[in-house]
Amino acid sequence: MTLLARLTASVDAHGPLCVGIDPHPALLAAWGAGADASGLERFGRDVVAAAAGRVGVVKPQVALFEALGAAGIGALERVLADARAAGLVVIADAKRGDIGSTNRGYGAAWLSPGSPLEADALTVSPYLGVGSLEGLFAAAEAADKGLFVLAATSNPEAAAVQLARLPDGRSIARSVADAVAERNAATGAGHGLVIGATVDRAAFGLGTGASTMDAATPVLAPGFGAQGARLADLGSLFPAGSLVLASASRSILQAGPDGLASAIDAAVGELASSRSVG
Ligand SMILES: O=C(O)c1cc(=O)[nH]c(=O)n1[C@@H]1O[C@H](COP(=O)(O)O)[C@@H](O)[C@H]1O
Repeated sequence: MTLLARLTASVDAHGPLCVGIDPHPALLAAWGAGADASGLERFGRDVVAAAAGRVGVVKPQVALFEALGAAGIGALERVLADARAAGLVVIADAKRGDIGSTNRGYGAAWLSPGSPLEADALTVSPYLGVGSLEGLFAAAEAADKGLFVLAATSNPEAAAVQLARLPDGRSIARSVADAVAERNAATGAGHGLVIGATVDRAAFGLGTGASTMDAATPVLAPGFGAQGARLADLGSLFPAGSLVLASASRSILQAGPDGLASAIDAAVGELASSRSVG
């Protein structure tokens, strides 16, 4: 099954919530989990266990595992194995992107079937040029996986680069979105875009009616909760008919291991009411 089909089925079954797995040191302390690899592993595996059956998609934040070196990566491998076994769609949030020959290494690590770090999708940065991602696009397509390409990110500093204009008048963000839509049209793949929920999409040329805001190009939308966007506003933030994954990490994880399942249920409920009124 293609990633697009899996995401569509997952959103139909569970709604659009993507639960972030971000083991920040402060959260580990609040959970009573150690700041070492076994604490990260416990945290990540508890989140997967609570997410399974409640949502369809999880997004481990690779940086926070990488912080511990090899031991942290080992913990991440076991979290990924749990998530795969639970049938969750896993977006590895590693924001990779380098020159083409180097990207092949990233593709082998994150998108090759059987790799210990295998995920269903990978976040990537196109700011070495979308063309530099060719090997990653190809690796994903060969395995029915996908890339989520940063277009308009949720952080305020992003505008300086992503709102800059090309000679043809398009924003850089818009040109990235167009390149991904062209790739999907040419290959039938379902690569996605990262568009922050905090972003004024119209300013980036990514407003309602844009060709990329349809169900063929999934959108990963972080920025809910801790960064200020409200899950209840999903229906007004993104057009009906778009395939948007509403991603939240700290706002859910702060519920702690005992409150996690109800926090996920509450977030799923908020999104459901948002879509029904949106
Ligand atoms: O690719 C991402 O997921 C991402 C893109 C973006 O534009 N903004 C953004 O916050 N993220 C990630 O989404 C998560 C947001 O975490 P919370 O703010 O705690 O919900 C972090 O793991 C970020 O690295």
